[in-house]
Amino acid sequence: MKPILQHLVEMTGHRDHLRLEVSVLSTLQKLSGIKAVRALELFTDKGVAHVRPRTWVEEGQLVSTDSEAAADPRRELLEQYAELCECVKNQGDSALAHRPGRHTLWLPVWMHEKVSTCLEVTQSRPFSAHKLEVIKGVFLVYQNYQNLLDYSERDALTGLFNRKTFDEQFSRNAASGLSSSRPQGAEALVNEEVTTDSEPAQNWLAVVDIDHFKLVNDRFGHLYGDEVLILIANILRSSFRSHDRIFRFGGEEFVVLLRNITLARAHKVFNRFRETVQEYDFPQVGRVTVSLGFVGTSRGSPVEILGQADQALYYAKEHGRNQVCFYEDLVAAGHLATKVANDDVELF
Ligand SMILES: Nc1nc2c(ncn2[C@@H]2O[C@H](COP(=O)(O)OP(=O)(O)OP(=O)(O)O)[C@@H](O)[C@H]2O)c(=O)[nH]1
Repeated sequence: MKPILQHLVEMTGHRDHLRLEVSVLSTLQKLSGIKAVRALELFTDKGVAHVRPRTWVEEGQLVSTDSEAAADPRRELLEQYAELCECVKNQGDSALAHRPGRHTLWLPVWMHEKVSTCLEVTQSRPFSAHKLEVIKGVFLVYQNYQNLLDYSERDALTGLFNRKTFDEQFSRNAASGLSSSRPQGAEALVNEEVTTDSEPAQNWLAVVDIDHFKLVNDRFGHLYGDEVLILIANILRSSFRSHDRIFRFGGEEFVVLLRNITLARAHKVFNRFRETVQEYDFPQVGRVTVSLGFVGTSRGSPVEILGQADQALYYAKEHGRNQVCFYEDLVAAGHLATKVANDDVELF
């Protein structure tokens, strides 16, 4: 076995949450006497706390899923994990369960007083004090590193993912034909997207821009402008599912990556978000609206996809604002010309 320090070095070499998760589990799995390791995802569905395995060992290999948690058939109620449930309620840092021949340790990963991930380590004998100390040491390095990674990926004002994260995730995933961050190399990833509609589901990229935001700053000052940005970020967070991705792209511009839904639903979801903003009473400022342009992500390079969503957004801006425009509709109607790809342009 490699010295534990070597594992820690490898673990902290990752710049991706899921790979880091796989790496910490692989480190823990190699400790003597460990029977099983898993990373559990904790989430609420209709107000009820659930848990589902996100990374686990299958035929000796660590595999992960990035499917939507709420639709995962492996999901269970958190209350079925009595000790873990109690620990989460008390914001505890670990929980132990002893069953005949099966001793389980849970280590919730706390971030900003919230927990969405928990490591689970199982062995047949009770954990010795020394073993617990080693596991918790590895876990703390992992948790600190997860927090650092998270901090570097986010925009300080809104807490959304920043432009750098978009560039890294979107260009990488588009290059590999995939749609979200996932580990590569020896570890496999189980992809279990399902759709019940007859129309094919796919991924969509939208660029969202606040209308006349300069006026908000000019009339009410930058502090109120900042508050509008924070509140719109909150509306964005509550308008999309947990496995969609939202980025603050620049000043008053946001990007949404909507995963695995039909065109009709994408229209619906984007318009619902636009209407929520339109109806929101922003303190002091009153009413604010947003424009949105979107396009499918299955064709074209990241630069082209982003450019097309931008073209649709600017069409929305030039034709009345406070609306959602779909790039392909605009092209089909002759409102936009498709741009010839310019491979020399490198935005990422
Ligand atoms: N308060 C605040 N304002 C910002 C921030 N980043 C960019 N802005 C402002 O956002 C405004 C963007 O204005 P414009 O690009 O002219 O567009 P607009 O007024 O929104 O008009 P349209 O997009 O055409 O509807 C500028 O006034 C920027 O100063 C920020 O972090 N906080």
